[in-house]
Amino acid sequence: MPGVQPGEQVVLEVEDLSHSGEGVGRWQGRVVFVPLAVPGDRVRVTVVEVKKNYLRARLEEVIDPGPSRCRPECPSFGSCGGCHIQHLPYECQLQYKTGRVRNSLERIGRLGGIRVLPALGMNHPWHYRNKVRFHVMLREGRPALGLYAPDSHTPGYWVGDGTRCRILDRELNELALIIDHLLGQYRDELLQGPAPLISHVTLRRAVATGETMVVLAAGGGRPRLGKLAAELAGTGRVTTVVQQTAVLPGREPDDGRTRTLYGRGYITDRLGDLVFRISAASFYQVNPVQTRVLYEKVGEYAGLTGRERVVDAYCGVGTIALFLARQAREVLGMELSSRAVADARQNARLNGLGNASFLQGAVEKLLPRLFRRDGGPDVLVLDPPRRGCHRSVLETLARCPVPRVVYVSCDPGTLARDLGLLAGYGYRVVEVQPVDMFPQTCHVECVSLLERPASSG
Ligand SMILES: C[S@@+](CC[C@H](N)C(=O)[O-])C[C@H]1O[C@@H](n2cnc3c(N)ncnc32)[C@H](O)[C@@H]1O
Repeated sequence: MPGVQPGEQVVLEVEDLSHSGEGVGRWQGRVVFVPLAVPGDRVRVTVVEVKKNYLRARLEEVIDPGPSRCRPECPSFGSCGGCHIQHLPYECQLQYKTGRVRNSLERIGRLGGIRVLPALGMNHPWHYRNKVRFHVMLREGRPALGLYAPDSHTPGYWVGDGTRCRILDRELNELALIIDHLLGQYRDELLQGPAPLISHVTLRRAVATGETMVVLAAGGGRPRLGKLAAELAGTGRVTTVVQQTAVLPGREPDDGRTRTLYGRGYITDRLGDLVFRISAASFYQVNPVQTRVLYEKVGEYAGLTGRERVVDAYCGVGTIALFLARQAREVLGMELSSRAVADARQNARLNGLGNASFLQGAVEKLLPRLFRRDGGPDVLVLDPPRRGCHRSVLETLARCPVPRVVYVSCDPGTLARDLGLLAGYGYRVVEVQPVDMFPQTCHVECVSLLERPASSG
């Protein structure tokens, strides 16, 4: 654009919110992304990045606030990267998420006119998270717990400052303070040269039972970590402490790369009348209240009568599989993580559900094999990670039609891509239900029902 340079200040009206929760305005015909702005705001911004088709800008002043702007609950909002839309009232957050899902289906999946139901929200959208992963960073020469600032690898929130995270479970907030204090107390032992020995600390709480897990990510230093684990055990607040020895940024601890420092190495939670063992390396939904809502919707869409054969692909510790097993003839779970599969098998035993079994491996390998050997299921549940299904999984479903598919997704973009492909293979997208598993953030979970008429494709 002629003239516009980083550092220049402009005034604009914010019209929309982007998929990552940034305000979207226009200036001289070009889109401008403004973090922390909301629709209806008239703002003064500084341009920080100039691209061919858009600009990025920093909010300097809200000249006239939009009608939907509200005061964020947390004093760290804006500097901490954990929440994105605390400055929007919860009703508006839900509307935004419903719109975001519809928009992704239309734009990415080319699926116009799909029935997208209003997002199902929480009565109390605070302190819902049963899990947090803190970075251990140096602060005044000692290791300290914190979270990154938005879009950066620099600290945006320090546990030690005493601000309780508004979306984290209250007990985990208190435990985080204790651990931060211990990191300071053992500062010399917990440094490895100039860097912290521990790179991350993950806290997980089984909210129904109160059992709590601490995962310390550190390549080595077992005796020193053992001492820390003993201190944590002494607080009476911790059920188990696990060391994660291989640190993969942004990933769950890897199978085989964890060792137990204290306790049994897992925690046990209850969802409804089912119990679940969860190991450090296993995926588990982070919002227990909304997990019930999500799984009930999965059950409704599965429409089971007791005669069906169900496959739960990407099954984690077998939660959906076991919820459905009570209404199905048999359920088969498929999961890559061997720890999660071990948990799932144990969970089937714990709940006395002998009609559920589990296979370890990649869905893209296991599903075609199942179709070849035993034929397809009556109902298939897909709940892949954020990146969505491997293309070959969808191609398998093109060749081997399944009458009813329930697709659970935490990313509207990859969901839209995959539903678009399935629609091209003859599946009908009946309905999409967004569920707000992540209030105050831009993230949204969806459950979708697809049907494959026998004559189609
Ligand atoms: C979003 S989680 C869903 C877990 C479960 N349905 C639940 O509600 O707790 C996705 C799961 O897929 C697993 N996974 C990732 N890639 C996979 C693959 N290619 N094949 C099988 N499982 C995979 C992950 O380990 C994780 O447990």
